[in-house]
Amino acid sequence: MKMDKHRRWTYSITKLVFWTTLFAGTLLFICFQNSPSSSDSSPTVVKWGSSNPQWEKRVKFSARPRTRSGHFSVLVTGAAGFVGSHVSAALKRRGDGVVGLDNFNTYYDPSLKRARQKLLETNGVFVIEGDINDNHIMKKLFEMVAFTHVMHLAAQAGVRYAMKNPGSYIHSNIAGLVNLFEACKSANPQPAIVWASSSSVYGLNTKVPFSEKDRTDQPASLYAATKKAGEEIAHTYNHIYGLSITGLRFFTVYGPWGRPDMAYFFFTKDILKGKPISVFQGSNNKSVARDFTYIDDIVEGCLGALDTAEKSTGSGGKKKKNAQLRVFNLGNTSPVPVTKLVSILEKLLKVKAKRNVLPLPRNGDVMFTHANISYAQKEFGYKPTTDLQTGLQKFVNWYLDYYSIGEKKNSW
Ligand SMILES: O=C(O)[C@H]1O[C@H](OP(=O)(O)OP(=O)(O)OC[C@H]2O[C@@H](n3ccc(=O)[nH]c3=O)[C@H](O)[C@@H]2O)[C@H](O)[C@@H](O)[C@@H]1O
Repeated sequence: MKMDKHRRWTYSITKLVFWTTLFAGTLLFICFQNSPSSSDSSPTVVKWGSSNPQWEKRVKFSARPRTRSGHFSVLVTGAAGFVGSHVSAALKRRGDGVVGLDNFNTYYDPSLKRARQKLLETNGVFVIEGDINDNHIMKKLFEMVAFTHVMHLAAQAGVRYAMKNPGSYIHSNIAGLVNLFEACKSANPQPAIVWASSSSVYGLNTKVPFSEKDRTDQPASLYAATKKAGEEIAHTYNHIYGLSITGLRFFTVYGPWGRPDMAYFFFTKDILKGKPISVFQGSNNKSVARDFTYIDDIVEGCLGALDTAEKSTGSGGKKKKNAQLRVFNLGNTSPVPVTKLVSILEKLLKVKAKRNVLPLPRNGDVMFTHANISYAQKEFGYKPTTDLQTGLQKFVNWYLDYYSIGEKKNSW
């Protein structure tokens, strides 16, 4: 009898040990499977200092608006970029809280991005080095700050570069955009989003001036196709999750602190160096023209879009009612031939350009762009005021100052 009891007791203990070991083993296996691999824990996680209280303090301080009522708290992606840095500075000036995010990639000279970052930081805008594709940082930012708005300007820009590096367009303009929308959809409260689309979505459209109602299903470059895809993805996130989303179709933005990959910028550089420039031309000697738009006008448009953006309507991954979904042209309404752009630069730089006139290559460029801006005008009073001559004068002043004197300019 005693022996029997002992055997039963030993059996129960063995059973307990067996099941406990099995349970612990399974638990360990699951944990191991789900833990981030060394390649997942990207260097950006370390860079933005997730475990650093000083870093969190800086983010929260930068996000704080001057007053709680009437001011926004805005996350600006691509804040060290051309448009991003100008918009961030303008928001800060008027009292909004701004946190910048930028991956500082090497598509063009990152030292220019660092100079913009430095200038922003002296103006009270903290720009974090991080990628919109990094889930950790996106989640962390929305956990730390109840952003009212996101100004999404991080993207792979440039029309012609898409033939060299198509993957970077998919990575930033499609995957990155989706990641950003995912973070916004899960945020509580959900922010309203304003983001940069492009005039290039009009592609081969010939009806002028380009209106938001015109067809945009004939993109001429992969860049344009990713921006158009972005507009469709925006529709989906608005429809399912109630995100308030406004897309802005920028028309060839130029000005001080601009992008060195754009024609007006590298034409200036090459003309000053006495190097030849390629000026593209259509068939039958037809000039190629762009609706060049000055940066300050674009900034006004961005602020107008943010100010009229309605709140998102979702929470917990569900929408409560329909949310706002808009697309606006932000252009200058007066296209200028590229040949004229070169003549203006020659006059301002007091140097004759060595022009190589070449047929427009089949690399995604379109013959002309021309914005109809009546919708933006009606909704938020958008009215560009800077003509190309005046805007280029400001650009050239900045360029000579920034590159010749060797010291970085301390104002916008
Ligand atoms: O409007 C837009 O949405 C787009 O504007 C610009 O694209 P693009 O108009 O092609 O601007 P540039 O690359 O500066 O070219 C301006 C003009 O100069 C011409 N060009 C460019 C390069 C060159 O060597 N020669 C030349 O004649 C182009 O054909 C074009 O007509 C930006 O680069 C895009 O990121 C932006 O999305």
